[in-house]
Amino acid sequence: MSLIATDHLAVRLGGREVLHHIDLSIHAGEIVTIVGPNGSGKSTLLRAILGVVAPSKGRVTRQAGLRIGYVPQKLHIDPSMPMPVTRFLSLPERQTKARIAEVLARVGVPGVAAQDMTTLSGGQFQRVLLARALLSRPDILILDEATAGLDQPGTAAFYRLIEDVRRELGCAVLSVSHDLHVVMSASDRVICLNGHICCAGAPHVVRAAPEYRALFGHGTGGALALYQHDHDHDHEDHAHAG
Ligand SMILES: Nc1ncnc2c1ncn2[C@@H]1O[C@H](COP(=O)(O)OP(=O)(O)OP(=O)(O)O)[C@@H](O)[C@H]1O
Repeated sequence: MSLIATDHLAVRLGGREVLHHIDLSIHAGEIVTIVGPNGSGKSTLLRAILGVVAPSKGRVTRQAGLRIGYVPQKLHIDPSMPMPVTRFLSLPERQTKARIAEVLARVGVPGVAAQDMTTLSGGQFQRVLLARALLSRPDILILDEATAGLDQPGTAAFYRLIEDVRRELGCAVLSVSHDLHVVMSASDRVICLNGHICCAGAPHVVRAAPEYRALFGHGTGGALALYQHDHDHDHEDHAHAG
């Protein structure tokens, strides 16, 4: 039984069909990552799965009582309004101090409870968003480019944390990522999207698929080469690969 499934899902936005024929299912405990070029419909697919946009065709099925923890790419906090981390984590549902302390410690930022949201670093901010998503003890974590804006070590550390959390909670993880290197090492399954599902499967299968290569293998400054050797240095090229 899958946690979430889409059946012939299509979505129209602004008079255009931005997603069509999407059949996918996410099972308990697996890490699935959606990759695709800019404008390929990744965020729209997550929003359809979350129920924020309605399908124009097909449907999305969620397991009854499914608890979803959502980590957005960005969240605008009005800088003129005081918003301590503790209060942020108590919205919309009030949380005890102990529970807040526990979850902040879990995501590696135990000292920020009293700090204002607007004073957090990019990495701390994303960890607080993750903490909020974890408060509901989710069956599935859904992350939309949650590491955008983080540097390479920050991104790697964030995904290590996601893997630890997955192991502890046993939750599934569905994410959109532009960091192909991380995707390839950390996912059980990769879905390559371009309005429709071009190819999907285990990372090494997708990596070798002609559809994936057509999207990422040429003219992307050698993004593919990133996976074909071990390296301990950063590549600037991967930033253009999504
Ligand atoms: N509210 C909207 N109205 C009209 N068109 C939209 C709307 N939201 C998104 N689109 C269009 O739908 C397509 C898919 O957008 P989406 O944001 O899902 O892509 P994406 O793969 O997440 O892109 P990126 O990698 O740049 O974040 C794009 O062509 C976008 O312009």
